Amino acid sequence: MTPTTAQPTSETNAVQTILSTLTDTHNFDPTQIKTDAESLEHWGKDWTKHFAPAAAAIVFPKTTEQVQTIVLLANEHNVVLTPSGGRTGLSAGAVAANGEIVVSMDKMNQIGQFYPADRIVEVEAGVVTQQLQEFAESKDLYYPVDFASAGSSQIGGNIGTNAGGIKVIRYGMTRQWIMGLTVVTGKGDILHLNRGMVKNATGYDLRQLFIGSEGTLGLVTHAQIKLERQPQDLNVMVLGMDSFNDVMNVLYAFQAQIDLTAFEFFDDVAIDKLMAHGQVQEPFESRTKFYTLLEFEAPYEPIMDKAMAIFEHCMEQGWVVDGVMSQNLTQAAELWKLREYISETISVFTPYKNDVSVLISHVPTFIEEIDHIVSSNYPDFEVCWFGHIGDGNLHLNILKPESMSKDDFFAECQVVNKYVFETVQKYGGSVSAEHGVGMTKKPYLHYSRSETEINYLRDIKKVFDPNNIMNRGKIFDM
Ligand SMILES: O=C(O)CC[C@@H](O)C(=O)O
Ligand SMILES: [Zn+2]
Repeated sequence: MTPTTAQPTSETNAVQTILSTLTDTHNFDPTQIKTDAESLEHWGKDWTKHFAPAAAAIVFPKTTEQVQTIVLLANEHNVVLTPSGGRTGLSAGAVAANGEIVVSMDKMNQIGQFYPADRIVEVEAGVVTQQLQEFAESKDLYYPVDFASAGSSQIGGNIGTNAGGIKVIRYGMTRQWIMGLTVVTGKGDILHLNRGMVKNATGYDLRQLFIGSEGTLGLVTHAQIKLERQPQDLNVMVLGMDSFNDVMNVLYAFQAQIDLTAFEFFDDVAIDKLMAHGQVQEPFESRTKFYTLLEFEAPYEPIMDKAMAIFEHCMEQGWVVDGVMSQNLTQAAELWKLREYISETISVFTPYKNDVSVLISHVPTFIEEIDHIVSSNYPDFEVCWFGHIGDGNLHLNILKPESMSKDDFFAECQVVNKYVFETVQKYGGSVSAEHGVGMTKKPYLHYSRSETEINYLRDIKKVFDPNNIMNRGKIFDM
């Protein structure tokens, strides 16, 4: 645990000057600034458990112009800003650990104009993912980026991390759905990027730079989001297998013939913890080593016939030991809980998290090597595997033994990181597939990005944020 650092007086003074300028000169009302201990703790951190929050203040702008005012003052007084959305991130991208002013988008949560012919809706950055999903539904449309934290994550944060989730295999990451952005750069300029257009061949697309930049270039205040037609007649299957190779065989078999909307996997440790938690039902009478959850649209009889034929083929081959299929949407939702509840269920074990990806073609050998590293280095730790295997994205969670201190546990896990990330590097993979870099993966960025490439990233940051006031210390150090 990083200790809370006391603020040097000059920094404290600078923060105080900014706060009083916001109220005295720029009409920020009392609800727009918080400095009480409880708020500093609440808005100063995300779901990451490694760092202690130490924010200096929280501000809640209501407009893009107010965000601009905050950024200009932060530049003038050399105070660092930490952008804050729903704070559901797992890489400490939204943790204010060094006396930063947190800029929360909680008061910019309105859904704006809807353009039916374009299937685009304008939203403020603080709109919650589920709020957007429900809006889309009210227009008989669909916002397909989905994950367990959709009830609290905000669109601005999703954009900052290019969030993925459980439907990427079919619909891609957040990037695919962002048609335009309004941003305030670290310099304090307001930019309207792409403005919703499908076709716009006018040079560099700066919108793409802001997506996934974790608030290090500026703050996103508005976004134009594309919506999709609603999926029809979704069916969910949960299948049990005894080996990882069988998981892959089943993926190839289904993908060859059916457009899957999800292909997720988890292991027996995950099932064990889920059952102990008691919120979901055991899918089969006997446990298997691995489970996959796959989902597909079947609006026509022949698709369902095809799915059943593939399932039977997988059983005949001995790849699948047991299986269950939803008969209606309620059952489908119940089956989804088996996958969606894992992260929260295991959070009580203070897991050490990895979120890695490689090409799907490399997954079988990659996982074999990682499994070897993990079982030889962590003989006494419980290891839980799950993830978006259809995207080549694996979540590897090492669970802390109850008797061990958090510091000792994380220190021990960090020793093994080297071997895990060397393997990721060997396969040309990513040390952070969908959770971002933040502070937790910053020391390991060079396993996925060359030093030359990181220097280009630094140069880009200098253009947008010359004084390094935007989310300083996240992704890389300057
Ligand atoms: O907790 C994790 O490691 C992953 C969280 C999330 O990305 C998921 O896929 O459930
Ligand atoms: Zn995930």
